[in-house]
Amino acid sequence: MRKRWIAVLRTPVGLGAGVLLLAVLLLALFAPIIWSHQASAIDTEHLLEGSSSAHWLGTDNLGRDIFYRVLVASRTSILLALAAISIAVLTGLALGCAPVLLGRRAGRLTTAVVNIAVAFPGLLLALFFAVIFGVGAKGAVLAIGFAGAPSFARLTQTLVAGIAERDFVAAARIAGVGRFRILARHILPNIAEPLVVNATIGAGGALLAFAGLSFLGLGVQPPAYDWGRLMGESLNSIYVHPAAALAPGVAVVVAGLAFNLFGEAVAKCFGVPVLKSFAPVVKGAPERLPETRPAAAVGDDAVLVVEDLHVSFPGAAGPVTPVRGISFSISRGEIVGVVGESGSGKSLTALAVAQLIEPPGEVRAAELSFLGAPLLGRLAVRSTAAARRRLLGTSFAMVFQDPMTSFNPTKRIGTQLAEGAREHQGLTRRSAMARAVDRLRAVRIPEAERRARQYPHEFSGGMRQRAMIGMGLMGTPALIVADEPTTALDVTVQQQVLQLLETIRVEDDVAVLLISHDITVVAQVCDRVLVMYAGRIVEDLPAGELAAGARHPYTRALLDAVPDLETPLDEPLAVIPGRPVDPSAFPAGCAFAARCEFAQDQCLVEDPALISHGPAHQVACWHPQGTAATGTAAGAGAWQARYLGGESIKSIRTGLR
Ligand SMILES: Nc1ncnc2c1ncn2[C@@H]1O[C@H](COP(=O)(O)OP(=O)(O)OP(=O)(O)O)[C@@H](O)[C@H]1O
Repeated sequence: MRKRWIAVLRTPVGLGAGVLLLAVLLLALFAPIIWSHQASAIDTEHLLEGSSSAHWLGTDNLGRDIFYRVLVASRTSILLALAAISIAVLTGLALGCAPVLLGRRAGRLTTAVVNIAVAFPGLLLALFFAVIFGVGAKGAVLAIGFAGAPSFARLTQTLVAGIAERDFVAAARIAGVGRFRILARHILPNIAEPLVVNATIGAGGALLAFAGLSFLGLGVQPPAYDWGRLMGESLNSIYVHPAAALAPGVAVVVAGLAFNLFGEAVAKCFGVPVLKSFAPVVKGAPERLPETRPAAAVGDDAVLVVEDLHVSFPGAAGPVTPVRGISFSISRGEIVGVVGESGSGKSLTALAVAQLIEPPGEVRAAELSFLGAPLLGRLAVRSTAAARRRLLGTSFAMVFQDPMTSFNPTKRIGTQLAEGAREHQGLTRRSAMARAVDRLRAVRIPEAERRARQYPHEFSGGMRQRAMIGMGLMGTPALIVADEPTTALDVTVQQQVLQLLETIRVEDDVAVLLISHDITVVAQVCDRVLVMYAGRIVEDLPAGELAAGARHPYTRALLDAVPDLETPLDEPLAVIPGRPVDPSAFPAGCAFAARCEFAQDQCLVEDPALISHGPAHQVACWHPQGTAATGTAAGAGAWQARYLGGESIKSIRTGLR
């Protein structure tokens, strides 16, 4: 942080504006103390005089020295501008954070109000409020403050939306941390910097606006005076006595520039974001019939039961449904892998299970229950909602893909681990911290006590990922959902994280839902594999059967596309031809048909259901491979041979991710 401030002062603009701003603030502080007597001394013998050695900028209609009055007016002008900008920032902050605090409907209403208010020119709003709050300094401060609030509200909304999507906020929500606490501890510290910088820039604008209102007679009233008031008083004699009117104007410009330029220089060096419009909504797609399948074998030890899960988002041409009716269950101590190309709906499935799909996204399911408790549906009783939060906070853990964004960068690792335990287990700060250290030890973080006091950036990627798993172990988790937990890690660290998950599963009988685009990772550590394509499960089989027993052409294509040490280096790598389907335009029939070698007419018109093809093995395909009718699994290797000679060959990484 210190380094960045030094960097600001190293730039010519930053240094110049910094010095200027300091001078303006010192002037505001000391000028009334030193020169108020000279500024208010009436001299009837020298009324409305021009510049002279005694009065550098001349005198006003009571013979008072204009130069001293301009100096003394600095305090009122700057204090009132700072008061106005404070009101603007605080009101904007309250409005901008409303969507996080008030929930969907009230949040939308606030956003609509802010959007309408932003559309009005600031000056018009200021004049409107000035009339409402009345003539005088207080009214003008309120008017300028409220007129500036919409743009700060919009800025806050944008910043909050950016932070609220980060993994560490999701982690806090999964840990059951309340909305106010998430806002205070995780969101506000991360948006404070851009807000302060923008407030500094805004102070320049407020100064100008205040001078304008005082000039019009709506701001500071006599005998008090600020720069705007001095300009107004000198206006009548501007042709005979221009310095008296210009001097307060120049003061406004110089002080405004000092705030603006300094804010800009800081913004540039700190990389503070500028206002962006919200991302456009994805194109819509027609709603499709839900896929049905026999419910997964649900035993008494089922930790998670998902039945006919849909996730949809509003689109321009109707709702888009990237997850279309998937069903599965996970038992205690079971590791279930989910594989599929990018966009197949793996992450959305995990997010839906973790209750992290935000409106306007919508989650529907015939059943979505965790440890027997339903996760969907409105809860009328407050205590039931709290119980659900507590259940998720203590028994559910999520590990995200990017260990860099999984933790709040402004908080120590130990504090972040302890947060959920204090909230749900009622632990004191000290015992929550002791448990955090113990959990860090459990996930093999060396020198756990010292490490708990460190910030996320002081951890390596692998350590952060293990600490994230440690956070899940603060309670007594029954399920860990790991969304591509090793994608951002190198192979050695990847192995350590997978081993850790396996150890936790064995020792604590924890179920794991492991999402990965890497079918080899899944085959290595999972008991069962769900293969997803275009928002559906197309094959559900024991991991041990993957290599020889996979029947869906898509699963086989994924397997064939994995290079091994025997893959000829002088030949192009195998890829799955074509592209994954756009969720806004799922075709009729089997979604994989266009890329499938075995597709026939029926595949193009009828969508196959996921049906049993042996014990614990289900396939959604009209022509599953490895049966008598379609040839053996080895026959699918011919498919690879065919495409190895194909034209549009891409790397396996781009094909699968
Ligand atoms: N908030 C959203 N609004 C609209 N569409 C979305 C949203 N989030 C995801 N999608 C779409 O849903 C589809 C599935 O996304 P998802 O993130 O689940 O894919 P994935 O299989 O996890 O892929 P990856 O491996 O790249 O993470 C994608 O086409 C994606 O564009």
